[in-house]
Amino acid sequence: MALCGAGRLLLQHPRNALRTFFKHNRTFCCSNNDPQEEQIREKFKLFPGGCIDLHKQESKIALMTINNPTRMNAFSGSMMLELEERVRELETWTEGRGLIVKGAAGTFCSGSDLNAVRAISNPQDGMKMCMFMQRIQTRMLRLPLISVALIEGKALGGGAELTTACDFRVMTADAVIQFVHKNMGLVPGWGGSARLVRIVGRQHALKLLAGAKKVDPDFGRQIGLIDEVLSSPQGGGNVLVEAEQWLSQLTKGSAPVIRAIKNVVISGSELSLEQALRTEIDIFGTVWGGPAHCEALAQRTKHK
Ligand SMILES: CC[C@@H](C(=O)O)C(=O)SCCNC(=O)CCNC(=O)[C@H](O)C(C)(C)COP(=O)(O)OP(=O)(O)OC[C@H]1O[C@@H](n2cnc3c(N)ncnc32)[C@H](O)[C@@H]1OP(=O)(O)O
Repeated sequence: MALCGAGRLLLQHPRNALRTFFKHNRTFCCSNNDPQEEQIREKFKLFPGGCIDLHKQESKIALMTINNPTRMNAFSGSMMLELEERVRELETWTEGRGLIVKGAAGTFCSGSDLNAVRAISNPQDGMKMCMFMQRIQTRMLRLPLISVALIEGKALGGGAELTTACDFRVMTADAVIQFVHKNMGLVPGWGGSARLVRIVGRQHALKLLAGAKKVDPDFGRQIGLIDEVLSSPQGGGNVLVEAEQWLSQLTKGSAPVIRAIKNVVISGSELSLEQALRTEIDIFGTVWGGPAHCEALAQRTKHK
């Protein structure tokens, strides 16, 4: 088999491609010994309240719940620290296939806890909080899991940004996503600006940000921000069941293959063509001849 330049390069230096990809990744892996990060972590601890629950289910779909209902699931300082811990847990969950991110008590998330925000409104602390949350949400989007934000009620400000840190978004008929940052004299800082442009394109992103426009399910579908509108009502017991059924269409089959698919899509969307091609071959090499491949070859596979 004649190998293209990239393939030949890869065979000569097989780990360069993955090293390239994960080096690219590492810029966002939290640097625990960064004094700046330690400082903001200590400050976050001054603002307790709520929690980030994580349930790794038998189905290998994890359920992450933003849980601070008395504050419409706003992120307290301690919840920002817990989000980091949960993402780290998911990064090492090797048999995982999917992730659903939802809010408690029938609403998604109303962004930062404004009480905490008022106390860290100086530029230095604001930047550190922003960098911290941006890094965590970038790592979340890069998890080798297929992720979906289940949006009920309100997803406002940083909560709207959090929806874009998932691969997909599904919402109940009465839910609203709103990037309220402009009304706060801000721009999104948790990575929501960069991700929104890549999801809906430049002009729709401008409308949502400069207009602080409320996104209902119909408009969300129209601009490609929303992937499914659930028939179950907000707070209804079936909302989660429906979201899991929706996600299961993408997470059936071999976990290593699903994780490899997510990884090739990440590298294809984030790296240069040359690097992405090298990474693709390297990831291909992790599933070629693997259990799922051998099982498929042993059967007369007919694709429906
Ligand atoms: C990078 C972005 C990031 C940042 O800049 O750090 C941000 O996200 S800034 C925050 C952006 N979010 C908001 O501005 C949302 C503010 N909240 C609301 O607009 C409304 O509360 C609501 C979410 C639309 C819900 O309204 P409603 O149904 O009328 O309920 P209440 O307003 O009575 O809220 C119930 C309860 O929850 C408290 N709450 C709600 N959101 C927050 C929040 N972000 N921070 C702290 N507390 C919040 C609200 O104060 C009520 O508490 P009590 O008054 O004690 O009952």
